Amino acid sequence: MVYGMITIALPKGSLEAQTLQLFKEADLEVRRTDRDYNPRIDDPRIGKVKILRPQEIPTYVDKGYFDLGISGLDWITETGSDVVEVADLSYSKTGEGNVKIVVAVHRDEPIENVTQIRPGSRVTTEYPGLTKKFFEDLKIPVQLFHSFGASEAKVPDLMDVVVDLTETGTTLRKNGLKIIGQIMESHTAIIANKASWADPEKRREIEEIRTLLFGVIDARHKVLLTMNVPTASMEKIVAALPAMKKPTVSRLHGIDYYSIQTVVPKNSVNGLIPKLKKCGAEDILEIPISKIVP
Ligand SMILES: Nc1ncnc2c1ncn2[C@@H]1O[C@H](COP(=O)(O)OP(=O)(O)OP(=O)(O)O)[C@@H](O)[C@H]1O
Ligand SMILES: O=P(O)(O)OC[C@H]1O[C@H](OP(=O)(O)OP(=O)(O)O)[C@H](O)[C@@H]1O
Ligand SMILES: [Mg+2]
Repeated sequence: MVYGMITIALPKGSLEAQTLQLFKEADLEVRRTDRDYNPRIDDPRIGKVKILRPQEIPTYVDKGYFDLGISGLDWITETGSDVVEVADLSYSKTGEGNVKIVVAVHRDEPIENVTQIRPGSRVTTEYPGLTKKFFEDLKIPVQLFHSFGASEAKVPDLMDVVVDLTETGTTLRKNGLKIIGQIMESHTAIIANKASWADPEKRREIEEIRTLLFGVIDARHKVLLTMNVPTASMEKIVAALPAMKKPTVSRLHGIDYYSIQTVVPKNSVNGLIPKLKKCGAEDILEIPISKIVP
């Protein structure tokens, strides 16, 4: 099979650790030494790999410098990049799920929502595009100040309002700020250049890489359980198993036992194992799963 050698831009910073871990678990390990921004992935489908700031990745993918990139929806929107969102990945800096781009002021401000922001207020943000449009839509003229980080530190003594990303809310809270509005939710995304996505060979490779990454994400919350069960206990055991999919059952040779294996949610397994034991299951094995591809 002829491969098109996909080029990929991976994010430095908040998304870096989770992204590199995901690729490693997908057997697409990003091989790099510290400070090396040109790593490699030993897979025949993948060519050039670069580590870049996520703020820049959507633009480079849009312009065709890379076939694929991983960044946040906030930076895809802020840069107005015209890319294909190949998949929504479920991780952020410290965990899973979405992050929010919010509007915040000091907690002592007598303001409870964005419509009460005074005209001419000084607004600090890493997202000038999103923020400008937000206040234009509100018809509140404000003074925009581009921030290069630590935005929450600037309110109230340097700035009146901050527009910034929040995941856990810790930074806002520790700096005495309160949220009075939300501009958007953001999630981590795999994005593709439109021409690459339209190219049949590159499309196939992109979808194969997506399948491998999702195989890991889907497997993270599940485990494989196997056990030996006396025939007399079969119905009780099968009734105790989650109905996700019918378990695989095979007869053991020479004794009146069955072997059962099934995939169960990881967060249920510590409650399930004692229950299965009580129903007569023996030799219960809990086996981690690397990938699940439905
Ligand atoms: N907790 C988080 N903080 C910041 N960005 C996050 C977080 N979780 C996910 N992201 C996503 O990561 C991208 C921001 O990456 P970036 O590395 O610039 O964040 P950062 O925290 O400012 O990084 P750094 O710590 O290097 O300043 C955005 O697309 C954002 O949606
Ligand atoms: O809601 P939280 O879980 O507190 O996370 C959100 C904070 O984390 C990031 O800051 P970062 O640590 O990157 O510092 P920076 O603002 O200087 O980039 C982001 O810019 C927010 O400030
Ligand atoms: Mg930052």
